[in-house]
Amino acid sequence: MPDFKTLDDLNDIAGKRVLVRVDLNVPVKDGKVSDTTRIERVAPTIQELSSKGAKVILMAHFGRPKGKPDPAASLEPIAYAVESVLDHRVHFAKDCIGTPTANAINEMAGGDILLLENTRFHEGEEKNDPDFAKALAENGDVYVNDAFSAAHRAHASTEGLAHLLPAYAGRTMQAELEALEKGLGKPAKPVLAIVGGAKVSTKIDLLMNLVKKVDALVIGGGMANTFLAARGTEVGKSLCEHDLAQTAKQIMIEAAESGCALVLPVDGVVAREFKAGAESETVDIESVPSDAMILDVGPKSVEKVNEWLDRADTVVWNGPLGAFEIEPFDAATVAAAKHAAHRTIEGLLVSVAGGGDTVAALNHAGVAEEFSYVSTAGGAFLEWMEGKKLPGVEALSNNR
Ligand SMILES: Nc1ncnc2c1ncn2[C@@H]1O[C@H](COP(=O)(O)OP(=O)(O)O)[C@@H](O)[C@H]1O
Ligand SMILES: O=C(OP(=O)(O)O)[C@H](O)COP(=O)(O)O
Repeated sequence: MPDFKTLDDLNDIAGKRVLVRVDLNVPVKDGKVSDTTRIERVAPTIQELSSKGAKVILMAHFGRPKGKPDPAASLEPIAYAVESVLDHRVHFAKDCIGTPTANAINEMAGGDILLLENTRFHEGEEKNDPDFAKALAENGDVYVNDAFSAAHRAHASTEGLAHLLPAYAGRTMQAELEALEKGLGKPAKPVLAIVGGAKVSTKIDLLMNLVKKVDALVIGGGMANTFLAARGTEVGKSLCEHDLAQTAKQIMIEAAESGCALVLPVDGVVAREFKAGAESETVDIESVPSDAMILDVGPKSVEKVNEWLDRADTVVWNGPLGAFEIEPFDAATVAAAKHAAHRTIEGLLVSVAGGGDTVAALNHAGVAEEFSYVSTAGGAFLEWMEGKKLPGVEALSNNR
């Protein structure tokens, strides 16, 4: 376990300004938070600090607004969901730095909770700019990082701040690392990884190391399309990062050299539109029409995934196999999740899954409770699995 200070080391905080980094990058459907797991997981830290009389100032990001304000990425609607989970008033500040925000903080009473607007509305956040980190630090006496799922980002609010203020790990940060160490510190082999989802460019690189650590890697979701295209399969209008073809090819070579079976879809569910009720059909993966999108892996592919789940003793899963938010493109994710859950209940599989949307997908399938462990983190959890040091965790450890 990393050697960092926790809330147990944080005393006499009544009236103190505690800057708490949380991950509120939650799934939203039709303007409403559709899965509150990440909020529920950070609630204990917020409640503990508030009940001890601290002024609790929440910092978070939402989406990828590219360093400038974007109303579509505002955290204001999320504040209501946080309020509802905590059953405690949550105030909102329209910027994460600046004089109006400092004034709002000065007016807080001990125990109050204030959520600051998206830190990624400032370029300095993702650049980990020292001046921006300093501006954030001016609003606090103490820093608590409870955003394990963003700990793989060396950003001002996840890394920089830990060097400027006395820094502590929140309860979720602590619990996630303990649970992952317990469940996956020495994973029972064979180990199967399932990686899907849509964050292709930010996750593809980590597959290079992951194939050296696992016995088989199933690639589904949007991630699969980049691999399919790289080997020359027509993917039509599917989500696909053609400029990453070389990386995908390299990963396929690395997998073969490491003895890791790389499992790609053999069929897909395709549609011309991504909306509820859109006409869809199942096709062989080599017959995707040029004007269609692959929005889920097909039933034959699910059979293959389930066969691999039957062979595995441990599965680690990040990223849904399809665009599960809209039926029928949830079918493969739901079927594989149910199969993994069933084998877990039978005591035949250790199943660890993570990621904001992955957790939502498991909840949608009704099996999140049956998995051995469900992490709030996707990319961070996979990077931890790779054996990488997470900047957000490292910075806390260096603050000891
Ligand atoms: N074939 C696909 N085409 C487009 N989007 C997809 C496809 N498969 C999965 N997705 C999308 O991937 C998203 C989740 O990806 P990602 O953010 O990487 O997962 P997580 O949040 O669990 O880490 C979901 O919104 C889902 O709709
Ligand atoms: O949702 C997140 O990661 P995840 O999709 O890997 O679970 C985190 O909030 C990090 O977001 P980012 O990948 O935009 O840096």
